[in-house]
Amino acid sequence: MNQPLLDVQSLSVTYGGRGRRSTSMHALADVSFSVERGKTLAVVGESGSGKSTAARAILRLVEARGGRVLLNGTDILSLDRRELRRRRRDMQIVLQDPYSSLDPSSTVGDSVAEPLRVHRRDLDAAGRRELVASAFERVGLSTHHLGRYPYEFSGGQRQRIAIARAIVIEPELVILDEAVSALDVSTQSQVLNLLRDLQTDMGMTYLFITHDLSVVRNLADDVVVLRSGEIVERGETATVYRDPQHPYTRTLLDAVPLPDPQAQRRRRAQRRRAARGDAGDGQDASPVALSA
Ligand SMILES: Nc1ncnc2c1ncn2[C@@H]1O[C@H](COP(=O)(O)OP(=O)(O)OP(=O)(O)O)[C@@H](O)[C@H]1O
Repeated sequence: MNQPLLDVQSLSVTYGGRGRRSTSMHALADVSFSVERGKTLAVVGESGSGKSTAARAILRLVEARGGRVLLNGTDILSLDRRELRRRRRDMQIVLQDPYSSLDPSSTVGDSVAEPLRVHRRDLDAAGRRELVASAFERVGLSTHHLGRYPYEFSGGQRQRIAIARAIVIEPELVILDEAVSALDVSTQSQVLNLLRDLQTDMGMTYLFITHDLSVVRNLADDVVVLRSGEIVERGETATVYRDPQHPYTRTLLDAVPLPDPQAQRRRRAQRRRAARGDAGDGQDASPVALSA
């Protein structure tokens, strides 16, 4: 088997607990998962389940209490500051709110050029301009807009700009932390299509963090389900959708609204039959349509 690009082993993170009176909180407990190059792993769970903590620990934005984070075989958690700065280039993150990554007082062209200024010191201004323009085109935006400011764009366009900023240095791994959660359904599907195209064209590897199982159905190869900092279920996306094993996963799936109430009823009946181990008449063996 190929070595995974990202291999997270027994990752644990505890918040607090330093002072004599403060209590500690285990945000992640012994969490392990891996992603192969060019694939997408979805990490799903409700708010507070530890998804963002996992992302922050992988990027070393919070300190892990234990575990290993192997990127291409190198343990990110054991790197010294200098090595870490160098390896940060290989891991980029796109957040739910692009305002957090786009400086409102900088033009979007300057914001997208920022990672190049930090990590590609070999480039001159013309070289940077060329790569920024190409990243802009890749995400479907006109290069005429490079001199504009974030407030001049819609939410979907801002998210495209944040994606351009993440991919401009061609990282090995892109972490998408609720990256489409703030968008309306049709913009969401456009951005998901864009992510899929970028993966096909550039061989991108994604760690896709979301509370909403419906958005990863057609994008993720595999899913891990986090609850209170622990993995309760994992598997190929289609299998988890068709036949979730853990009651928590079933609850998450049932929370995904279906446009058609009849389909919603059929889905509940299907889950009840699956829970009883009843294969039914075979008509329900196919995955239910969870996304619009
Ligand atoms: N800096 C922090 N200090 C203390 N506790 C924290 C901190 N950050 C997160 N937590 C706690 O850790 C747990 C996991 O939080 P985390 O943000 O990772 O969850 P999440 O699944 O990403 O949820 P959300 O989508 O709402 O951000 C929660 O109980 C949260 O309150």
